[in-house]
Amino acid sequence: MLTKDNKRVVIKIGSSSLTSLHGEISRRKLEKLVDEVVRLKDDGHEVLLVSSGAVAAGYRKLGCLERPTELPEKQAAASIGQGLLMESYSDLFLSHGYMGSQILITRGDFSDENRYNNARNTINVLLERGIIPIVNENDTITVDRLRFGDNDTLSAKVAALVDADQLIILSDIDGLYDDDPRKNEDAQLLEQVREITPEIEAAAGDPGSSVGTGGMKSKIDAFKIAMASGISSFLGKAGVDDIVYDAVYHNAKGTYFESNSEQENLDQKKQWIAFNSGPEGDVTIDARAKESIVEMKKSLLPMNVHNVEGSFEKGAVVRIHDLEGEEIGLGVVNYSSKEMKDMIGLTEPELESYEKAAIERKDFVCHLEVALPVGV
Ligand SMILES: Nc1ncnc2c1ncn2[C@@H]1O[C@H](COP(=O)(O)OP(=O)(O)O)[C@@H](O)[C@H]1O
Ligand SMILES: N[C@@H](CCC(=O)OP(=O)(O)O)C(=O)O
Repeated sequence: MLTKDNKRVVIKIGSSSLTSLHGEISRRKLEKLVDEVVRLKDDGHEVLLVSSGAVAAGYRKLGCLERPTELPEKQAAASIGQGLLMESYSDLFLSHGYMGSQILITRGDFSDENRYNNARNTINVLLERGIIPIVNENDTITVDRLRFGDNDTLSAKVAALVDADQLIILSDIDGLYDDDPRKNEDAQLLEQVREITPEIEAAAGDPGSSVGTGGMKSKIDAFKIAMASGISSFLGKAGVDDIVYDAVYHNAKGTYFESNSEQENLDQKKQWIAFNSGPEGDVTIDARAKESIVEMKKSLLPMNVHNVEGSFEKGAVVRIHDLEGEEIGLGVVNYSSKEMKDMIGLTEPELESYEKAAIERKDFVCHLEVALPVGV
């Protein structure tokens, strides 16, 4: 059981921070990370690692001279590298008296609400029993269009899943700068970020190394997810002495992202709708319905459904648009697409058989209330 001084911390470490220049896993870098995790565990914190490095650790053993770009080769490399990575983590944690466990996740595991809840229950058991779950994307079997693709957003989704207190992302740079430091040598480190502004988004560039995949853009998406879920985050440079340990105690150099306390944090159900569900259709509503659902926080009634596109069942998540086509949010439908198409244009007496709202307000996430990263 956590005391009030102990935190549940999710730490994400990228490929470039775990491997040597030749792309092999660097035992020294792993040892350094493990030592810090062990200190946090000794202090009573719960720690979950999201570790990249499977492809980077495996591609040379597959016989490739450079990190492969074709999906089947990347997947084959991950199949070799993931095992090596876990072996090293397990040995190192065991030598300190701690147990690591492997969790491989695909996007499909999170878009299905039952599997999402199941993952939470499993990880909670591990954390509560003192184990250190080590999460990576299940690279070997995931087809391209169903991939998270980068572990930055995966780490934020995992942090939200387990209701973490802090997300620490380690990279090859010592924090977020107000401009891409590779292009602007006068770029300044931002020590505290309370809101991801359009300027911050514009300043975030692609990956800095040949082994990384996410770049600063995917890290910004990750911090948005964490902020909307009420989780504080930190971005700092992997390998700096005590960086992880100090970040937990707010003593490390880097960028701290604090969630906006005035903004309502998404509950678990809304987090799933917003970040994981994968919308299956589109519903258009008129101006009065928009005012009612967005400003008056009412449910969407069957009489306000203007148009329906796609094929979905009751319980699916859909995008909701206004008459101008602007997406205003995401919501869970109480009817199938066929039933919703049938209700369009019916009079009030004819709609009486539809007793439930089309979308309950509690199952609606409004883009005005939470700035959602697009398409993650
Ligand atoms: N605004 C920015 N602030 C900091 N780094 C940035 C920014 N824009 C682009 N970058 C680049 O993003 C890189 C970090 O992303 P990435 O290479 O994916 O790291 P990792 O492999 O650690 O996940 C940095 O090395 C830096 O060159
Ligand atoms: N899942 C992949 C890593 C994907 C990824 O996001 O890598 P990185 O940009 O280094 O954090 C792997 O283990 O190789």
